[in-house]
Amino acid sequence: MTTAPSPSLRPGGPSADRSTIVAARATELSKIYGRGETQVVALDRVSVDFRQAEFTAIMGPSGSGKSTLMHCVAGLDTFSAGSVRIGDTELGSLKDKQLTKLRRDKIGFIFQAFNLLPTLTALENITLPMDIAGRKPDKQWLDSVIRMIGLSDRLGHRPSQLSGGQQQRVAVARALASRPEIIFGDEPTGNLDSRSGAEVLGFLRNSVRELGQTVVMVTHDPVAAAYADRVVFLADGRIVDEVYGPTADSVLDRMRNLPGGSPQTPESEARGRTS
Ligand SMILES: Nc1ncnc2c1ncn2[C@@H]1O[C@H](COP(=O)(O)OP(=O)(O)OP(=O)(O)O)[C@@H](O)[C@H]1O
Repeated sequence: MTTAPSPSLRPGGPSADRSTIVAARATELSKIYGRGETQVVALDRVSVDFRQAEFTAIMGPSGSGKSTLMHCVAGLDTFSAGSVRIGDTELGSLKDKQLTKLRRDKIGFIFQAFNLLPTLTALENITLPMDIAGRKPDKQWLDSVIRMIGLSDRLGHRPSQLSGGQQQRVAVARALASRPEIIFGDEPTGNLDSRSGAEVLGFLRNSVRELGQTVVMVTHDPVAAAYADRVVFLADGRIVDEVYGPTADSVLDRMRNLPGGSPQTPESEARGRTS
């Protein structure tokens, strides 16, 4: 499990100032797989806002629809009904090419696998998406991102010369570099040991606090979720709960009371694999 955030850095809870600008919004979003007897309702009329400069964690039992929600809101998957907005743009109205451009220009992704190119240096990996898009990075912004990831002395190293946590920090910097409207992370610390996980989560949180970035992260880990400003809980394809200023304990408590279940901690997952 990831190392807990230090209490002094925790967000202020329900009374803390929150942005009212919506970076992404799902309205009555449904996603149905298959039909007839094999039909699965993965999302059932989900409405949720992700506000600018807020760090949201999405949690819920296995199969509750977390990845589906993230993929639909991030324009990586189609939906069956409802609508999704990134900034002012309705995704449903976009053609494939426009959707690809929107993903490239407005959205950053961080996955469990770091997906860095082994032959490029850390810095080249960070600027690669913009190089491909033919865009020049905003130098001041890039400098702030690089200063924040704390890898200034390793920018010329290749991924194999960096630890797992450092590689994932490079991947986070790559997602941040183009200053996207919103960053989505799918279990971004799932492959890291607790110390490296804490480094990456601390860095993500700083990007929200110091740079005003918007971050949405799917996680199974209550300690990772405690780095967020807010946790949204899914069960059976619906949003069933929400908590601001989470702690690992408050998240665990809520998870225990969800339909379908207790959270998957690394320990319980390991038990599942071996039983
Ligand atoms: N391509 C697909 N075809 C059919 N059913 C699918 C497909 N993808 C997901 N599902 C189903 O949709 C539901 C939601 O899946 P989803 O992967 O979003 O859940 P999750 O909460 O992310 O799960 P986990 O925590 O195990 O990753 C599940 O019942 C799943 O089996």
